[in-house]
Amino acid sequence: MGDEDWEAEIIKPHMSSYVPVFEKERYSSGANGDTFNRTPASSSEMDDGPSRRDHFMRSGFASGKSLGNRDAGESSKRENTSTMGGFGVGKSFGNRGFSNNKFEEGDSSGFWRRYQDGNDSEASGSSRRGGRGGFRGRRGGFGLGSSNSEYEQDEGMQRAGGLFGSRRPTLSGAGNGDTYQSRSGSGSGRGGYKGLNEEVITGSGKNSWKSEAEGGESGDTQGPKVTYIPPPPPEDEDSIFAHYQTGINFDKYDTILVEVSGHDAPPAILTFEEANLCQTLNNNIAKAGYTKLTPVQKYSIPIILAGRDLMACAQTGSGKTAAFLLPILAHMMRDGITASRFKDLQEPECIIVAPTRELINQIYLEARKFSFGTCVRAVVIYGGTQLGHSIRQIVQGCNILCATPGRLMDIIGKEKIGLRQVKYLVLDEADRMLDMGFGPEMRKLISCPGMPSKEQRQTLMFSATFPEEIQKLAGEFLKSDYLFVAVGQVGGACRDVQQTILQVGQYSKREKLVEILRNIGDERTMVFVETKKKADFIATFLCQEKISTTSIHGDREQREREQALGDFRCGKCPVLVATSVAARGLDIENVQHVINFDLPSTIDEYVHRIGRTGRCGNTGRAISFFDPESDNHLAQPLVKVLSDAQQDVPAWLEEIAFSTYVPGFSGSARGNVFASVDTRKGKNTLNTAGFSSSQAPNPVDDESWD
Ligand SMILES: Nc1ncnc2c1ncn2[C@@H]1O[C@H](COP(=O)(O)OP(=O)(O)OP(=O)(O)O)[C@@H](O)[C@H]1O
Repeated sequence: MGDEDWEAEIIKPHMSSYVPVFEKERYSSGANGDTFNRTPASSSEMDDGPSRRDHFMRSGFASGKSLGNRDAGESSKRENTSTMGGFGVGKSFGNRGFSNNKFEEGDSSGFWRRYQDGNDSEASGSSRRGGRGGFRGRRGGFGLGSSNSEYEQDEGMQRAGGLFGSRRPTLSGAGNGDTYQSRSGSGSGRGGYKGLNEEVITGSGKNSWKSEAEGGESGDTQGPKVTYIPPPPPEDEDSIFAHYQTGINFDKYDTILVEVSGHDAPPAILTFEEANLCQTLNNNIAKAGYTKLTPVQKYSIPIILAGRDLMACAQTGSGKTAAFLLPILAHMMRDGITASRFKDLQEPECIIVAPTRELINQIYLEARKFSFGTCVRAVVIYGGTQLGHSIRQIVQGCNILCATPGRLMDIIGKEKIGLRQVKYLVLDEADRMLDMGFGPEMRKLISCPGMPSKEQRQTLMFSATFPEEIQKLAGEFLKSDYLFVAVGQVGGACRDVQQTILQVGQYSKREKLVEILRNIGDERTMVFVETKKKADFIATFLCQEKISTTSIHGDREQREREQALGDFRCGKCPVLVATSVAARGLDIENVQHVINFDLPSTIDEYVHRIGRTGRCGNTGRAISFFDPESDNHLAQPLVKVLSDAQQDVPAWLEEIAFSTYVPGFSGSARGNVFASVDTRKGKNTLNTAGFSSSQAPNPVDDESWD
């Protein structure tokens, strides 16, 4: 993992009024009349909350895939789904018409070269670790002031103290003359930059469970003050229950094979009625537009209602959030939870953690929706916002605490949250929460004083991917008799996403991107790139090409991240350039395309990224640029993912996959499989030699998550 996690919220100075270059352009260029079209429905959606829109399936996007020999019978769902052989199960691998771009290595405009140069220099260890010199540097001079009120103190200030001690003054970042200059650069703010393999520094000794915030509290008043207070969530019922339509393939979910392993699994339910939920919950489910359970809900809800620990793996966009929220809420209602009152120390019954701020906020909104009209109060806290605001939300009452790990540990360290009453601990994107980045923090969480032991609490883990080695780590958190639910192939891509892999050399990528985006028109598209800097660069470039674009990545202020997401959601900016910070969990209506401008370094990440489209039975399209200079290691797992999802596999990709094939390869520091079954069953037979995110740091992932 790269400089993920804590960095953005710890030492990023507040910068409220900045308008990124590309947005300025958009607003001031007056070019909106031509290719800068805005989606007409968008502004009203923004003003009035998301509207229920017809999900029109564009003709070119019909996947046209046959589900082949999937058995639709309920009875067969408990059979082992081990149908993943070597390459090309049930597929032929002809090259079916994908364009095969040739490299145009010579295509490097001055613009691009300058970027490349900048990129190179940042990649060098010293500049990376030294606080992001180079062209960054707009953030000098930010608030070193201290706060009087404990509630006013921002997390960055507290956490950036002694324990993150390598803060440096503003480095060289004068630069800024370039049009592509990153607004997110961080002269002083990014001192103490956590380099690629640096661990998050945490406390030690007897207070090691406490947050690093404590170090800062003890006197270091250096650092920026995060003052951002996110807007309150909508109060009106229509907005709370706003949802998008399920797609034409929703019913096909029923044909996906499901495997439950572990002892004494309760039987699946087929309808919401069978779950026997209370009337208020049923009303909320109806208002949310849910009429039918998805497979992961059919199996997980009874398991959770039975009090069992669960590790559940189901494809992206298939309703995992409701699969844990509904039974937890049902239990809380059954147990007669009383409205939590204003108290200085709150003791939530449920803690939900997720790796990114936007995702945890989304989960919170779902919790709020399903708990509507009950006395259960959900609260969300995440980094990049004013710590005092988080505390104020909590002290008003908190039954379900949705949190990113960094903010959670800070709040626990401040003794605003007690853990004694925790009955449910949910790790969403659990493989991510347990890997090298967040794993240590999660371990700290479960060993915090007061946290009930795993025997005393119910622990639930959900993800679309679950590498073997992470499953093994999960045992530390789960009771030994936990159940494992696998919907379809663990780690497999959603079949409603039509996947296309194009061979594109790095110097041809921009041109190809523009060509594709021009063909796409106004349809909502997420463009994934590998680094924060590149996200800024590509977003700027697209705006110069008069394609209305915004960006989200870990160097942007939280306010800007939320604004970007809002602009994308409502269609104001139909193109969102993103780093891996947006790869997981985000459920955005009507995302019709995902473009991997850069392929990620792991196949799991690929599966999550393309899962931003094709959600909830809707169809979507993913186009990935495969650069043989850098992506060959992905050829093999890509072939596997494509063939398992019954997608066309380009012949050239197959060739690369075979030429790089390592027989019997079953592991390395990078992990070994992308798709496995319940590891308790012993060595799985489904290995490919793919790479999973697993434990290994991603060598180029410089994203901030938490
Ligand atoms: N039973 C259902 N009926 C209709 N819509 C549903 C149902 N369950 C979930 N949804 C909707 O499907 C969408 C995707 O759900 P959700 O975000 O929970 O997926 P997920 O499996 O967690 O995806 P990811 O792996 O990307 O995190 C959401 O908009 C959600 O409201």
